[in-house]
Amino acid sequence: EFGSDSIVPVSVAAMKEYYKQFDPRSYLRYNYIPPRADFTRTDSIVPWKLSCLHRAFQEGDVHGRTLIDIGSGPTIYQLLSACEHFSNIIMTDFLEVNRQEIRRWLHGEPDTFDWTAFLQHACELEGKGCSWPEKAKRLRTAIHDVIPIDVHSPNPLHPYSLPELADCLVSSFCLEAVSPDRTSFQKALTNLGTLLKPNGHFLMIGALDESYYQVADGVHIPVVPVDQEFVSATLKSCGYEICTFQCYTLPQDMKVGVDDVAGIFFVKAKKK
Ligand SMILES: Nc1ncnc2c1ncn2[C@@H]1O[C@@H](CSCCNC[C@@H]2Cc3ccc([N+](=O)[O-])cc3CN2)[C@@H](O)[C@H]1O
Repeated sequence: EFGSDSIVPVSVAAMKEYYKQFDPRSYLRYNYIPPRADFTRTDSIVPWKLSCLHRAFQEGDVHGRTLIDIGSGPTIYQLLSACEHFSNIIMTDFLEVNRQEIRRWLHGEPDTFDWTAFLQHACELEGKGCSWPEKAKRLRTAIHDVIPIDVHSPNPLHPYSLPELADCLVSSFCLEAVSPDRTSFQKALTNLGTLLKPNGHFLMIGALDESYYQVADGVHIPVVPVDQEFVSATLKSCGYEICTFQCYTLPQDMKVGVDDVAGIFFVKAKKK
């Protein structure tokens, strides 16, 4: 007997049905304002994520021309460090509403989400005295495309054909939130591997032990709970070596009722 709010996804098709209810503005409101995005707190989630990404690129071994952001959603923060090291960034998402949200920000349209504090924080991390408008301009210049993706397809970007494989993949909170089970998570990771050059890097951020999240008022999407052991083992079984694996445990006041996330992981992996 399942609890009233437990959700039992049965297939990839069922997950795609759930995503028809995804509301970008609600999603941004739930996850990208304080306390989860509070730059005055060292224990807030977004500053932790931005510092992981900053460090990953600062090590100097992640570089090249093409970077693909997998399942971008309606957010751009995940590329604030990447845009200093890659000139050809391709953003992707399953939903047109999310691709549209990103395009509106890229075109500087009014009434888009305010990423200023995120841009300012990234400039502070880099310590090169750049201003947030300069950072925004650099990010907009590096993002060359916003295209559809389905990680459950053996050819995830079909019908778009990549002129060259990516030197780096970035993905934030996608695989665990779009896969009905762990087998499907692993298969999606295998599909994504076809987009990445050998010796290319995969920088993944994800939720630990999450079983659902809210995408609009009263609409919950199921998530396959994953932990460090499963994510590491799956990356290794897909031909990656783990360079870095970092975990963040949510303080009680970061649990704001929009999901049951226990922690966040950041993994930097290299494709053999
Ligand atoms: N088949 C598919 N292939 C590729 N992308 C797909 C597919 N289906 C849906 N998508 C696309 O992937 C989705 C990515 S957003 C998924 C949200 N993940 C869970 C959410 C995130 C989050 C954020 C921040 C924090 N925090 O603590 O700060 C916690 C959490 C935990 N809850 C969405 O853009 C959808 O449009």
